[in-house]
This record gives sequence, C-alpha cells and structure tokens, in this order.
Amino acid sequence: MFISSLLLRFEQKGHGIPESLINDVKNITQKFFDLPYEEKIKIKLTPATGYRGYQRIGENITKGIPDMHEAIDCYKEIQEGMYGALGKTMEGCNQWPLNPPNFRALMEEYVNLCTDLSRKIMRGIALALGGSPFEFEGVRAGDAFWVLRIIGYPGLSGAKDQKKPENNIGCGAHTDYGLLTLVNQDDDITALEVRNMSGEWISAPPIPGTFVCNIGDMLKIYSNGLYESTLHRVVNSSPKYRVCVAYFYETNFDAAVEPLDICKQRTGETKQFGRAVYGEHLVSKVTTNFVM
Ligand SMILES: O=C(O)CCC(=O)C(=O)O
Ligand SMILES: [Fe+2]
Repeated sequence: MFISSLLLRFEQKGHGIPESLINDVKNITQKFFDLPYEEKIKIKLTPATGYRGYQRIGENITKGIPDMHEAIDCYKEIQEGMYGALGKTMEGCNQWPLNPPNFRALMEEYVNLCTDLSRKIMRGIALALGGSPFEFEGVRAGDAFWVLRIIGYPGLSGAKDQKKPENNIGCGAHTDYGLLTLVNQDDDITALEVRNMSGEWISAPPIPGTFVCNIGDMLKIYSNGLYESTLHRVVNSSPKYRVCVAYFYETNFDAAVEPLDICKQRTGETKQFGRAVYGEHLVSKVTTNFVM
C-alpha cells in the first residue's frame, strides 16, 4: 500500500483557522514584499541570526540552482545551549519586520493555530496507520518544532527586487523535511507542481478555503514508506507576483526518527529506512540552501 501525499487537501473550515486570518497572512506578506529592498534587508538572514530572516531573490539554493523567490524564514526559537551542539546552528530569535505593523502578531497567531491543526491531523494519521492517536506525541513530536516560510515569487513580467528573475523556477524540486506542511497559497495562480508516481509533473491548483498538505521526510521514515514525501516544485509562469505562506510541522528538534513497529508490521517487517535525527537533517539542508 502506498499513500501519495501532497494531493491530500484539508478544508480549513471547522479546523479552527478563520478564513479571514488565512487571507490576512497572505495580504500582509504581499505588503512586506512590496516594500523597497532597503527596508526588507533590515532583517537579513545570515548564519549569525540562526538562519532566520529575509533572503532576496536567488539567495535560496535548491540542489545548486538559485530559486526565483524572496522569503522570510522563521523557526521555533531555540535558546542558547538547549540542544547542545545539535542546536547551535539554529539558535536565535526570529527577525520580524516592524513594517507593515502587526506583522509579527498576525504570524504568531497563525503559527499557533497551524500547530494545533497539524497536531490534530497527525492524530488522524496515527489512527490511519493503525496506532494510538498519540503515536506522534511525547519524544516524537510532543514538543513539535515548526518552520514558517513566508515566500514571494516574482511573475515573469518582473521582480520587485532589483534582480529580475532569471527563469521561472520559483523553487526547485525538493521534498519537505519534517512531518506535514500546510501550504497557504494565492488563490488565483497555479504554480505548485507535484511529481506523480509515473514521474510526470502535475499541477496542484489552489482551491480557495483549503490547504495543500505535503508529507515530509520524517513521516516517510516513521511510516516505513507507507507515506511518501512527494517531490514538488514551484513554477510561476504567470505575469503576476505570487505569495505563499508555508507552515511546516516537524518532530521534536532532537527526535531520533525510525520506522514505527506498527508500520513495519504492515510492510513485511523490513525497515526501509535507517534512523535520522531531525535536527541534523534540518541543519544539513539549511546550511546548503543559502549563498551569502
Ligand atoms: O510555494 C509553494 O506553493 C510551496 C513552497 C514549498 O514547497 C516550500 O517552501 O517548501
Ligand atoms: Fe516544499
């Protein structure tokens, strides 16, 4: 049995995230990226900020190729020494812009609600895998790490940054790293693409009132491959600027992830994947994703 990810869509209504907030988050993102570069660079992402903050178009790298997007990256905050050497790279406080006003409060409210929703979805997934609803709590994801990427993709007619997009690959093909991603994308542009099992790229068009939900690498390991962390990419071929706010629900930062017994039983007892420490996986991705 194989459960393909990404095309699972969860209706936001009834899950505790007001549609007005879903839209406010995208609108304020658009306002931030509309600001002049000098304003945006005030919260520049660097290794010294724990890889938190703003990166301009082309600074994010996927598999060696610059992505045609700008973004603010935020992570659950890690206090100094909290995870020893493992957490060092990601230590730091998030960098929130002061302009537009209310940006931080809105995003923090959004993160809290996405965390609650994701925990509930993970309980459903745990049940579907034949486990207890609390399979992904405690040492696995009881203290779930989260990531928020606030992203803007220039349209082909021109970038808002001084740099023009060199191509239309907004984000190169990749899988997400953790458990689940809730993608809140502009309603009127189809740009997100998923590779299906025949190796074809198919569109994941936005459906107003829903999130596209990706499955990440850690859920693939826990489920011993019953859930696939689907390859996806973003191609904005429209003339319009596109915004997306992607919330990533992860395991505990220091979780050692390996296939669950209940999943091994369903997949012929053979472990398809070795053990991975989520924090190590994240750090190795983050430190190869940027040019400074
Ligand atoms: O912009 C999107 O629709 C998805 C972005 C994405 O895949 C990511 O940030 O990991
Ligand atoms: Fe992604």
